[in-house]
Amino acid sequence: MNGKIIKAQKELYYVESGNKIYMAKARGNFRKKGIKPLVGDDVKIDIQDEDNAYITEILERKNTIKRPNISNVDQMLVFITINDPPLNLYNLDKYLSMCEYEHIDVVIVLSKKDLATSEKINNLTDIYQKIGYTILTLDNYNDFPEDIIKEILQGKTSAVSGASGVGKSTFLNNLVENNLEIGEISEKLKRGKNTTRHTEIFTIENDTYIFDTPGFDSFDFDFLEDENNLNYTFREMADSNCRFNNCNHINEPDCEVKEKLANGQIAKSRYENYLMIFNELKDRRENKW
Ligand SMILES: Nc1nc2c(ncn2[C@@H]2O[C@H](COP(=O)(O)OP(=O)(O)OP(=O)(O)O)[C@@H](O)[C@H]2O)c(=O)[nH]1
Ligand SMILES: [Zn+2]
Repeated sequence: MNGKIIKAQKELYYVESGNKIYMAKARGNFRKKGIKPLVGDDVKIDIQDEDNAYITEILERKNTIKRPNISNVDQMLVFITINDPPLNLYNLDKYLSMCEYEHIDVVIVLSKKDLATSEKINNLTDIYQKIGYTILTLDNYNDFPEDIIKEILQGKTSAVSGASGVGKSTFLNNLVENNLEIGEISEKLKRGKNTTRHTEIFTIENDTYIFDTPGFDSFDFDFLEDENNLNYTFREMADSNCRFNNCNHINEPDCEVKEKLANGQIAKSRYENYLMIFNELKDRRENKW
């Protein structure tokens, strides 16, 4: 039988399979290779009885994230606010770059819209929609667009990320406790909830999952080692017609990115953050820290 690990407690894994949950231990030969099952893993299990099973195989992972250590994230909901906490576009652009690199779809969630002027919201929305990102604007208390959220989550495994205080937990509570009808399975898990923090996935409906633990609040950029690959992770620069096809868009002649920057087609903030990350990566590579 195939299943998905939806919760881990030490060496015990909760595996959802065919609308049931099994408590499973690892027994496959992946253990000899030092591979540990992760929440999010799709696995093969050997069912022992109504409640118990063994994990015999971990199916190939689409990706893994380190903090928290989870796998198979299709989509990241990247939370930001304009005020409280103040917007940090550098962090946002870094997240976005990382998600491009890991092939994780992104939805930018602009939360606490009640605390921002519509002018600021529109300016921001403009920059990111223009380069193809979906931005969802919400107020967790007074404007929680359930149907749109459900549509965004449909059929995918999502995770949330963003700085402390941007409203991630409130959002997840809204989803899991009040609004969306959640499956029986999540209900069953909730009853067993204790105070220790462990990563869990909630089943919203068939094939629709969301991790309850925020991903990488403060990650470093150890996944991208060569600054010369950064240009591929900024959407508006990725397919440029520069004179050199490995153009980094910094000092090269006949650079389309710099032309677009000059005539306002590429946002100044995006380009500046690109440069900052580029220099950081270069520094790191040259000084090997
Ligand atoms: N005005 C307003 N306040 C909100 C909104 N969403 C959350 N808050 C408040 O903002 C504070 C932080 O919200 P959390 O949901 O705990 O934020 P978080 O991102 O989970 O923070 P960490 O757990 O530190 O990562 C709380 O006091 C919430 O009540 C919103 O849409 N509008
Ligand atoms: Zn260029």
